[in-house]
Amino acid sequence: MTERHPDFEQELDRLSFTKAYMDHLITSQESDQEDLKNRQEDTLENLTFKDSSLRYQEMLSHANFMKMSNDQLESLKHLRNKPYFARIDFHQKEKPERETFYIGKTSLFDRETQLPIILDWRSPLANVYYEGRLGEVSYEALGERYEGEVSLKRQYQIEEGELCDYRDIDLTTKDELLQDSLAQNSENRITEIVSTIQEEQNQIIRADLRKPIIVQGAAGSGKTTIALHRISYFLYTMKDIFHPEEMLILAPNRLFIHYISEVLPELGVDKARQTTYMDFVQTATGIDLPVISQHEVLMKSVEGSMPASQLSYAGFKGSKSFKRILDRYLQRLKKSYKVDEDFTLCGFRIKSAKGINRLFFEEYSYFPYEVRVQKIKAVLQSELRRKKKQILTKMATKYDEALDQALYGMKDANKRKIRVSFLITRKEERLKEIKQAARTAVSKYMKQFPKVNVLSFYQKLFDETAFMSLCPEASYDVQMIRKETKKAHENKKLYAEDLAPLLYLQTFITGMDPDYRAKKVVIDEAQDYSFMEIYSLRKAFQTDLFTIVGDLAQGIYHYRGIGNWEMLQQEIFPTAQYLTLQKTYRTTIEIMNLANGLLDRMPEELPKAEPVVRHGELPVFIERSVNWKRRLREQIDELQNSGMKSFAVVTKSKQEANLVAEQLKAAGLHFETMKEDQNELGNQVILPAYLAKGLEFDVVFLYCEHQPYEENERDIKMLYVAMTRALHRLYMIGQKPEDFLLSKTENNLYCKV
Ligand SMILES: Nc1ncnc2c1ncn2[C@@H]1O[C@H](COP(=O)(O)OP(=O)(O)OP(=O)(O)O)[C@@H](O)[C@H]1O
Repeated sequence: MTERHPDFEQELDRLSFTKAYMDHLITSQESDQEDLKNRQEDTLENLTFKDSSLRYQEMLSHANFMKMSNDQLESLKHLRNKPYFARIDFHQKEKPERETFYIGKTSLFDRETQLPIILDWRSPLANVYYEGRLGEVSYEALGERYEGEVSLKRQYQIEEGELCDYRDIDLTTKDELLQDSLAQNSENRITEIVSTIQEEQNQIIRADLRKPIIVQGAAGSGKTTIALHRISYFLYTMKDIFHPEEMLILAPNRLFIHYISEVLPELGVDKARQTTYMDFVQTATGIDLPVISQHEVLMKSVEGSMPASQLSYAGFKGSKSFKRILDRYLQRLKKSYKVDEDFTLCGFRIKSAKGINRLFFEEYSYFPYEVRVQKIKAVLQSELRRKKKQILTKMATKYDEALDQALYGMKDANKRKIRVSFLITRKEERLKEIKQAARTAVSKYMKQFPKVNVLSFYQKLFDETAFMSLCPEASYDVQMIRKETKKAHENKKLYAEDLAPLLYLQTFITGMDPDYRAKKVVIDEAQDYSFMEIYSLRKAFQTDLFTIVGDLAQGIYHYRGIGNWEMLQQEIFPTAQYLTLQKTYRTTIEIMNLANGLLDRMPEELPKAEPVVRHGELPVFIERSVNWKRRLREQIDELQNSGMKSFAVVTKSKQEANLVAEQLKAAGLHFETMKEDQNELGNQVILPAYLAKGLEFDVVFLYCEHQPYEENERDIKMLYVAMTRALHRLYMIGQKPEDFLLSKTENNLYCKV
């Protein structure tokens, strides 16, 4: 403890002052709220049905204000438990003396002096805390550069509003602080990193917000955490332009969304939309056919119930080659919007076909086809309205002139009478005719434009004639893909790989409903996305503001996912900044050494994780002998006694997960089997490796019974994912070490019990 530190009393005073100030704010906010509530009740009482909408508006704005201050109040109360986590002493060059700034999760200003009591961690000056060392520093704010000297960086441990400890950061203690945080169990991890964000991570959070970034980060290097902090930083910095609802976070599954949802309110980004690619496309396109997910396909391939060739089918539909076919198909559709006939009204030309085509193919070329059609319709309607009057006047004048001629030019009274009456009747008929035709002219004309339903348009692509005419060079495999897809469509099913093309076609044909548009997109586990999936998102949102994070070593959907980041940079985001995270914060050196060994088995070189210095126990191999369940129970008891909270049994397949679930249940061990759409993550769970992606547990038990890991890309990566989920301990339960690809060379990397 630091009780004897010379600044201790001063620090206690500072904390008391901050809390007292917060208490004062809380009390005054509460009384403001009471006032507002009373005013609201008064308004409501005196409201009658005769009241103007102004009174209702007044009520509404009271309600909104109450909600706002209620949110502020809650956040203030929450903040009071830990008002700040760090301090910097900074002497800015132009200023006469050194200033002290306390850094917390949100800022707090003295209402009278407007001076900061707490500085937000996302503020420009707080960057100095994360970046560089003590001494000369500089930072930028609102385009200005400030220079100065940092003489102190101090970190606080405050719990329930009480100061427990603090330490000054220099080169040696920086790691100590991080290690303290990493040694904690999984319960407190992800939410509390704001005080220990590392320099390489800070660079990603604060990388140019106007550019896309692609981050290759090793397992446990903080990709998810950092991506979320980047959104928080983005919203803070651009709060006047962007709103949380305009952010889209794409996660691998619902379980993962639940897992990250805890951290979002802390970062002020809970209103950002969080979904999976599959859910997003289904909602945005309104297509609700059942989808055969990539996870299902992976499991079938693991369980051996699907020929390996089918995996390559999925790869094709996610590829650039398939995009070319779609582009040709769209070109064909686009051509079908060309009109040959002029738009006329009773023989009068309102707009020429050439003019209409010019609108569609040139002037409106930035809009989706259907939007162009609607715009053309509006133009025709207004042209018609305008020209109808002229036509009616012209027509009336023509008949009036003829009448004049008849009246004054015809000498024979009888003939004149007949002619005049004919002209009057004809005039009326013609005018009526024109008025009637005008009512339906536009809608009749519009009928010649194609009516396109995105889903059926896509499905028709797989008709043999259509497909072969677009892709005459199709190989045998590609033809098989066509047949396979057609079969699924006939059975009213879609493959996951059909979703990106559907979104892509929708973008060109109807465009995206504004309700689903996003201005900034975060993609986690991006290595599992196909080219088409990312490309379709980029096209649909028409924005470059993407934060893409992933790890190629965890690309378990190798048959469809991105094989390298350069391709993404070259083909989709040419302005993207590429950054890497190599250090892993999740797991121990011992576990990481074993996991990294797996990557040596891969033919290509994969980025390895460098563990930050944190030692733990060697991973343990437990032979699945008669009494393994008893040993497991004893092990769990022991681990729980030593403070471990979350346990996961991770298997290679779903089948194996169900199998071990039954065995554990029979043995009286309570583990819950996790499903893809589950919203809760318990403390003792069983799940296949693909579902464990992105998650972490204090203790991981890898389990193999019928499906040992094999020496191939898919299995090596799955095993790597499974191993790197452990924060503190890793156990492998199987028949023999080889089930986990452990050969003699790895003997020193694990132990047997
Ligand atoms: N700077 C940090 N200080 C403290 N803890 C950190 C820091 N960075 C990351 N961590 C912790 O490391 C763990 C891994 O982080 P995260 O899940 O974001 O990594 P990831 O790269 O997305 O992992 P993976 O790809 O394996 O799913 C989390 O428990 C997180 O809280």
